[in-house]
Amino acid sequence: MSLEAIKFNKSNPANVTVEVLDQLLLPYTTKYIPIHSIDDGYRVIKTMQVRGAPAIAIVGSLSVLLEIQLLQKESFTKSQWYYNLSNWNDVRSRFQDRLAFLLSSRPTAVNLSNALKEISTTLNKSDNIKAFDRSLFEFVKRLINDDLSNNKKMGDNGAKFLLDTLEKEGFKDEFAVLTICNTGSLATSGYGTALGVIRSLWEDSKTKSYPTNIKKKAKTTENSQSKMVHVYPLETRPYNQGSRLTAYELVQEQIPATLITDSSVAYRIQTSPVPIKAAFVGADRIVRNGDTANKIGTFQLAILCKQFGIKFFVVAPNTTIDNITQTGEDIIVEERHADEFRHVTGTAIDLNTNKPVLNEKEEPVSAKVGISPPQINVWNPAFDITTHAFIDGIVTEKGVFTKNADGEFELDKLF
Ligand SMILES: CSC[C@H]1O[C@H](OP(=O)(O)O)[C@H](O)[C@@H]1O
Repeated sequence: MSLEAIKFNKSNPANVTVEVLDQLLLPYTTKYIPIHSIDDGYRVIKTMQVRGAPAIAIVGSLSVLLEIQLLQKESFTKSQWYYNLSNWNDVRSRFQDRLAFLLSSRPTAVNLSNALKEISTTLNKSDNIKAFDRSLFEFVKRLINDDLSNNKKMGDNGAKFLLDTLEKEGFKDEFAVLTICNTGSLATSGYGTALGVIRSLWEDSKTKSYPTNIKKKAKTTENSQSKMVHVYPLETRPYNQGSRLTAYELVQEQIPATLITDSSVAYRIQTSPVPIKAAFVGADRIVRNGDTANKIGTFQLAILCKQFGIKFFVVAPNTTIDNITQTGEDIIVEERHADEFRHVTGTAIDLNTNKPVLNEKEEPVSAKVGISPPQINVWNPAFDITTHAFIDGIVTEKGVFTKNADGEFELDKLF
């Protein structure tokens, strides 16, 4: 089982517990943080201890469930003053404010907004706190289960679509793929979106026994089918989801990969020992015409793919669809704090041994290093917008959507 970003213990539906993996400490430290309320949910999402559009929606929804269960514990209610528990309508009104607060944690990823809209509707329909608790428990359970099953479907849909496309083109060799940011088990309930496709491609490759030789120009013309033999994850500055998280998942599962800098993509495409045939990226928001908000760096990756004739796929479940917004021009792009760019946060490495510096408990020590003058202005958008002209396919659990003869996506089945 790949790494769990979220541990949800639902053995007692009336008293669930939630822990989330602190992704700021990966890859050297595996530490889980307990979540007890909406405040905790907001904090771990805002600080990006938990990140990834689907994971954000799941943790946000779980934090609402935890808060409603707190309001049924005398140990908590005897000291809280925010909710007037003698008046359900008042509780509901306060809860709507709390949902709006939670939504403000990260505005671009639509998954959280979609989930909180459903929770708000459930809240309005609930006659009392226990009814809301029960409905919310079922919603969150479904959200997690659907995310996991959808990721496996997307993985297989995307892998099959690429392999079939390559076969139609008569390509029967080994190939590599590119990916940016982290879209794996650390960004979802498991398996991942774009990284899920890569997992499915790797599972397919393992069924094809002909020799894999990445060092030399692959000689596999006698083979019946192409196979993915290597992954190039981009480090994904400035938060380094690629180098810290995706590389971690790939190493854990022994999927052959070479980490590359964001600035080396064109040169890597030009010099890769095996041809790079596709890029798979995640999404934080896909709008009606297919324009997609995703991690900063995605748009330029798409431009490079078009330049080199490499297929560019966005991989996302229906929970990432924004069926209201028409084009990418209307997507709000979150800007992160300048110091997240001026500083690099990681694990301290001993200059003599090249191993992690350990504290008195033998735990790796986190560290932050400055890499620019404190006074320099910084522009630090968390996302960019890839216009649909640069997207060859949108991989979903319902199949792979491609553009019509007019170069337009028809995504109505997803709305
Ligand atoms: C399946 S994760 C989708 C999306 O979320 C990531 O952003 P962040 O790490 O800032 O939460 C990245 O854009 C992924 O592609």
